[in-house]
Amino acid sequence: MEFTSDDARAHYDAVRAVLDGVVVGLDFDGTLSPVVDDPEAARLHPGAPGVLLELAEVVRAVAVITGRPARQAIAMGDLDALGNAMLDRGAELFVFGQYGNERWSATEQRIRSPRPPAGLASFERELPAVLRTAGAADAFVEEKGLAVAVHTRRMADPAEALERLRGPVAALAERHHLTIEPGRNVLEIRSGDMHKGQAVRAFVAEQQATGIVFGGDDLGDIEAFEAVRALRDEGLPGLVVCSASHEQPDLVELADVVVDGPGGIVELLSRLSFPLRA
Ligand SMILES: O=P(O)(O)OC[C@H]1O[C@H](O[C@H]2O[C@H](CO)[C@@H](O)[C@H](O)[C@H]2O)[C@H](O)[C@@H](O)[C@@H]1O
Repeated sequence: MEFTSDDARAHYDAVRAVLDGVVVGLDFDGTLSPVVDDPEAARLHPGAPGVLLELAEVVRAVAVITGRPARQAIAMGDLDALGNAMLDRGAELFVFGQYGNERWSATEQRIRSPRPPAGLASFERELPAVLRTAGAADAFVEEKGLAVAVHTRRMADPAEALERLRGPVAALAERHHLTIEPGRNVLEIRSGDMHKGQAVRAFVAEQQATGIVFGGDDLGDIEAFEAVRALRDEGLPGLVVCSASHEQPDLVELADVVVDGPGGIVELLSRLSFPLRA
């Protein structure tokens, strides 16, 4: 793990000094789960369950804050069982799905979700024709209930296909008053009403947290990074962690700590909690 500045190390120390009241927010894909070609094949890094259990002994609460539907993240990460085990160790596990639009906790065991945004059904109906016209009929379309993700990772040239699709998909999204969120070989189309920054702020407020750690890897995490930095300006100890990849280098300059993908996240979380557990 690498601190990006002397201030960054001070932020790490400030968070550790108040760890029992700290909340930890973690993105799923690319942060807790290594990126794979098939979105349905994603699973937690093998070290993640163990380190989250360790963390549960020393922090107030942990949230998986993801673009995935909550139901899917819970199933892929076996978060139901993990949440129960974390409760036994003293910390609540939350899942804020679809960029904070959905909410699940280990205590409540149910997902609260809004209705799909107006315009999404029409967008989905018109999308295949737009993909065909753009020569990308083989893009993988993931229907998420509150959003749609168009994936290019399994196409011949994923980066080129993403650029080719960006304009036409954005135009269709705009016609239906939806927002487009680019990510790692993906374009997500959803309502612009919510983002991970709002989810982070709500999490901190409801838990009356004494500090916040957030880890993410992609453009959809930027608002969460910004929220942690803004909260810090307001006096709350905070640490921004980038799960770095060659696919998305832009987040490094916004982070305090840069780690090497999900394996690095596991290592950082273990270090964060270790002397206190001991
Ligand atoms: O907020 P996140 O937890 O990072 O979720 C963002 C999107 O991640 C998923 O796509 C990404 O991961 C896939 C599996 O590793 C990968 O194949 C794809 O290229 C990535 O973009 C997921 O499919 C989306 O629904 C999430 O919103």
